[in-house]
Amino acid sequence: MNCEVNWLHQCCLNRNTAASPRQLVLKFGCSRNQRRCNCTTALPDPSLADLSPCFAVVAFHLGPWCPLTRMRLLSPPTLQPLWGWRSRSERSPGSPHLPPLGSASPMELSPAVGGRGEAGLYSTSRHWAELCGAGGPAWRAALALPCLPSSSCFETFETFQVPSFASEIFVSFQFRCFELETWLKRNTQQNFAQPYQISGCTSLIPEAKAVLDLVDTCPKHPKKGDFPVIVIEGLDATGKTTVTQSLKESLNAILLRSPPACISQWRKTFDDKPNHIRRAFYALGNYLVALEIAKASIESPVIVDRYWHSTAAYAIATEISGKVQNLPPEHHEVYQWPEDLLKPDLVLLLTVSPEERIRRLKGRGLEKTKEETELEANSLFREKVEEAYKRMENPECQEVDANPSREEVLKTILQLIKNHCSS
Ligand SMILES: Nc1ncnc2c1ncn2[C@@H]1O[C@H](COP(=O)(O)OP(=O)(O)OP(=O)(O)O)[C@@H](O)[C@H]1O
Ligand SMILES: Nc1ccn([C@@H]2O[C@H](COP(=O)(O)O)[C@@H](O)[C@H]2O)c(=O)n1
Repeated sequence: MNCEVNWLHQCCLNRNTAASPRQLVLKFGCSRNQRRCNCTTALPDPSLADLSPCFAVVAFHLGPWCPLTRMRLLSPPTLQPLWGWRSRSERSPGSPHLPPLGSASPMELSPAVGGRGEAGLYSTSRHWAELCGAGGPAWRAALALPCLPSSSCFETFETFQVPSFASEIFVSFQFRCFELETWLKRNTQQNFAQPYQISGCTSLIPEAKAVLDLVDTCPKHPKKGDFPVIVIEGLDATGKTTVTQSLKESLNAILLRSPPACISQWRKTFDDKPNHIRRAFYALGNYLVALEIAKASIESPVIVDRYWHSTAAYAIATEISGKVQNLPPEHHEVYQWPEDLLKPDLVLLLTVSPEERIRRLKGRGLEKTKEETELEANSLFREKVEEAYKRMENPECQEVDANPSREEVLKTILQLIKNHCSS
């Protein structure tokens, strides 16, 4: 199937942003299998086993080699102190960088409570691995579990006791700590060298089939025509729509956007899915818009509103928790353009000051998406997206100061296009 390339890139992003390749497998295998295999028997509400976008944080009391004895879900206002772990004896024998219970900063918590649950689960699983590695008599730990965002699931969990569920989840966590990859391969026949494929979730997300049917019709490596292809990138409200429209008129160009119109009807559906599925959808959108670019660039210049750099920059910023410094180093594989995706001639990154961006967001007055709300609230996330954009390579993003007036920004961009594409 043609779309496998997409999942390879999807996987590549995850693999490279993870601390080690083994942890990629851990995250990919576990977050899916965990929900479906380990949690279905345990969770009273079967829909909790579905691919749901948010995670709840649960507290565990357990011995190092015995099943869980008790599990309690805390309601959202009390989630904050749970991030981290401590020994029952209140000693802290593990890694010093793990925050003790009660000292988590809101930033570290945001992956777990802010809807970016995949990241929450992943970083917690790393904490867990270190915790088990540290050994010791008895431990209390915090862990993110998939959950529905409705309040009813919190109530359902409040009194939930774990005996039947305990050994299973405990076993899986021990494997996580030690040889999870090997164990999963042996016991589930899963080949983790294979990328995650959206076809695996068509029964859960019927729209996935329609998307895949479209991809099946794609030629594999579409070639660009002779006219220049210019991509406009940037955070929301930096002026992409405004400037792409003006460029279209000034250059008599064809204006395209990623994801393309042919899949935009499913965008809302995938926006509500967990990050890795949502991202897969956008990755796919880039390959579909590449076909449109190939055709259009035979006839006239092409302007593209967002393309691969958007998918990669947002994905990297979502996967990496904490500071901007935690991003993979410059020239890392995650910042490279996918080999099999049609390359544009020029990528321009619009940047505006945070104050100007907020002014524009307010002026625009549209309903905000979940991600836009996150971007507005979380300046660190915004910084990470922008920094990831700036680290992209081959083609790199050329930064454009988009703070000035519409006319001035357009003039600057036209000049850049002239300089870059006139040869
Ligand atoms: N140079 C500019 N100066 C002042 N206002 C601007 C400028 N460019 C765009 N705007 C205004 O800012 C708002 C956001 O612009 P626009 O919709 O073009 O951004 P965008 O990057 O396409 O956003 P999104 O990614 O969320 O679709 C709009 O109200 C637009 O009219
Ligand atoms: N090629 C793309 C395009 C978009 N995204 C994701 O969608 C978000 C918002 O896009 P807007 O068109 O509404 O500005 C964006 O923040 C990305 O998360 C993407 O991943 N790849």
